[in-house]
Amino acid sequence: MDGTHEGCRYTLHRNDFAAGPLARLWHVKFATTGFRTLEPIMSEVFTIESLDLEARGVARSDGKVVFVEGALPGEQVSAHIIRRKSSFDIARLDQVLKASSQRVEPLCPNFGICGGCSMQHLDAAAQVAIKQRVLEDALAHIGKLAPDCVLPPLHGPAWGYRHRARLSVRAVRKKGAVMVGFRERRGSYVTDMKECLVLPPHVSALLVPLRGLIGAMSIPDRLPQIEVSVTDQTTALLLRHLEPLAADDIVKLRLFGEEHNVSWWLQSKGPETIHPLLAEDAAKLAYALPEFGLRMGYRPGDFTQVNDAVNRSLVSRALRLLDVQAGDRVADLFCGLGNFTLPLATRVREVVGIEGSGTLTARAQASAAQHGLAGRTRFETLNLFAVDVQWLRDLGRFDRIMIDPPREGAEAVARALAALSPSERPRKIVYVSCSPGTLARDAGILVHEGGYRLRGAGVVNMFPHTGHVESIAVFDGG
Ligand SMILES: C[S@@+](CC[C@H](N)C(=O)[O-])C[C@H]1O[C@@H](n2cnc3c(N)ncnc32)[C@H](O)[C@@H]1O
Ligand code: SF4
Repeated sequence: MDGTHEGCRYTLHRNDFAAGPLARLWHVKFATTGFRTLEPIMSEVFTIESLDLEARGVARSDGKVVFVEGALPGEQVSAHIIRRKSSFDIARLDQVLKASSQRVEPLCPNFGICGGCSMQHLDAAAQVAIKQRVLEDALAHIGKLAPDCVLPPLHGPAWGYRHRARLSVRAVRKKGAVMVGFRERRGSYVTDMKECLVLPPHVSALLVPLRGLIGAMSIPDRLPQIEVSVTDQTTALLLRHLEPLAADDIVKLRLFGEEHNVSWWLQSKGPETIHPLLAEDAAKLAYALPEFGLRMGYRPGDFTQVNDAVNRSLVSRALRLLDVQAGDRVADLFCGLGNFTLPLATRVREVVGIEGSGTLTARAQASAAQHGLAGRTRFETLNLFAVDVQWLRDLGRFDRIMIDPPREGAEAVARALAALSPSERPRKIVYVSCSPGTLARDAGILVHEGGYRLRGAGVVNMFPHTGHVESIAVFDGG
């Protein structure tokens, strides 16, 4: 749907309703603005033109942009302003007056309170369409370009997909209550959640037992976080503790681990302090890439892709788009644990994996050796935000380049690639991104300054029901 056009047709000035039944609705709700002062909340009617990435409906009122929480494009809603800024206002939905055909009933009882999901009230296909539109808009407005073709979205399961999650823990001593879950959408409280539909069901079922466990420990208010890592064979829980645990706490953790079939890991300070509670759990954690006959060993706290099923499709698609050939020499930049490096090494002559974290490159190297791929892989630890064309030339010519940076993108890498002469360029570049804005910026550099061609771009539905946009793009070097 073209939001601007739809918006123009539907936009009604709120005063248009002044005399009708939809006249500014004075709600029975009252807001406390001082000790005893009660102010009526004034609802206004808005027509929603589009959706932002926090899944807020975007409307206009007297020329000012208003973000309406809980409203969808094409809807007429009544809402009240909760925050006024100089260039925009934020409003909260009171009533849907004319619903979008894409509105669905959110499945999770915590939706609206929990900050984990923002789009459950929107049909799943429409969520993906919106993300695709965000990607295309970013490429057009920031990168000043359009892909030759829009790649079909990559899908996986819409529920139970979060194989890695950081759960917050909050113990309220006075109330004797413990919350374990995601933070609330507004503010910093932990959601009072007893289930979560995007966590694998067996992890969701641990939320209530975990409350009991934390509450029974000696320092419940010094245990701020539990990081969950799930593989097809094991579930690891990494407990952050700000003070030493008592001997009795260790016993409780062991018993909980046995009863619920989870392995505990502990972290007292920085990432270097992460260790398994039981030594025999040290080597258990590994995710599978069955299409390539690989099991990638890792530890809680390492970067792994959140959605295991989508990651498998993503790796396969990246290799297809790179069109790898047996004799190729390939670079995998921001390689992490070797999620793309090792699959590539099963298909090509040589892969050079480069990454900023020495812990991850060491882990990737060990995985390569374990799979008999050491002879085809080489890893380097390097800050890829500070590289130039000379660095790239010194690495020797690559036939294909894989790039998978963090949110900040890969500007220095893009500039180095753009400065290569046509004969030095890789034939294909595949860029996986978690930020459409930085992808669009880097794509602009590759295309406008480097002469590459953006053959295709599409979304990867890695995080259903959230505003995160993961995407993949493929460039031809000539
Ligand atoms: C989105 S992850 C991708 C990891 C890997 N390709 C995968 O699929 O699991 C981005 C990676 O970039 C690394 N990274 C972040 N900043 C970096 C930098 N300045 N230089 C090099 N690597 C960096 C992170 O450690 C992380 O492993
Ligand atoms: S993250 Fe979990 S608990 Fe929160 S809204 Fe999503 S499904 Fe519900």
